[in-house]
Amino acid sequence: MTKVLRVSAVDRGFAGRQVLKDVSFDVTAGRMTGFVGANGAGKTTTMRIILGVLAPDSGEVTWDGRPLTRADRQAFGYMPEERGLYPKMSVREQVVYLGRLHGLTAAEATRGADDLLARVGLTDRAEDKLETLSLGNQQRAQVAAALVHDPEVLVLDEPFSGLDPMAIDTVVSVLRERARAGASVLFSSHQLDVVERLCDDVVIIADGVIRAAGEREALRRQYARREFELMVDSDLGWLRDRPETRLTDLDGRRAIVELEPGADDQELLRDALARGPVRTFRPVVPTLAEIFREVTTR
Ligand SMILES: Nc1ncnc2c1ncn2[C@@H]1O[C@H](COP(=O)(O)OP(=O)(O)OP(=O)(O)O)[C@@H](O)[C@H]1O
Repeated sequence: MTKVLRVSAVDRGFAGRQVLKDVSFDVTAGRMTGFVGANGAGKTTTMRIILGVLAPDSGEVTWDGRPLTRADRQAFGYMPEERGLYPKMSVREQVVYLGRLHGLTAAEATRGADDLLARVGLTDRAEDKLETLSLGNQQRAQVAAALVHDPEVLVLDEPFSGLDPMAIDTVVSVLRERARAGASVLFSSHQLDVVERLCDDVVIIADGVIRAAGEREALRRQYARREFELMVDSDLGWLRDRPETRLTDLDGRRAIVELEPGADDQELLRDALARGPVRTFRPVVPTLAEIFREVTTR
């Protein structure tokens, strides 16, 4: 059976203000779960509760069907919001050190560190002190540090913030590889384009409430309107007068139309074909940013 990290009905407040309200979602082994929300929505608080740094007021976090133990949590790979590597240590030293803390032998930790530093493009900086690295390179070192012991569960708070597009791709490929090998990966981000590219599952939080959660593609289908893109060789002005059809966008030979519930999309296609060749006819799938806007503003 696939293992699941499950956040169940978690509530948490600070000084009488509730910041997490009945938060529930799953992080499934072998999948990348993107956790998205605006500043202050509750992502870090949720991750801290998963990691056991904070206790929930009520609710629980389970792993493979049972409450998380301290040993489970110690085996997790994590990247806290406040980061926390040692500025005076060399990059290599600290990744090896963290590997040793997680029970690797010196040889395993060294091999793991060298491997990861190569993957994230830091081999040339391995002997330099962390404090001499740019913020983006420090971030890459953080990723290596979180992964060195090959954890089964990864909890990463904003692992892409401050990374340039090339570095994002590098980190994305390392994380994907871990997920493919069976790890459960939960990462928060406010970069919706990155989450869209990377995640299998999405959890959207706003004001401490989960607004949508599930498989990315299922959410896209769920939030799809009956919108279609149509491209033809001649002017599409006739769409203005077509019944059951609302024009969202018209640019000569290309249009986005929304059909009323029950209206037949194939009939629209036939109408278009009757007027000449049709070059494109496809449903418009909402982007994660559109879904995010819809669920967080309602
Ligand atoms: N220790 C604390 N004491 C009081 N309030 C807190 C504490 N930690 C978090 N909060 C509040 O809880 C809310 C959620 O914060 P949290 O850091 O979880 O959000 P976030 O989604 O991670 O935001 P960001 O993207 O800005 O990091 C915020 O309103 C924050 O001010």
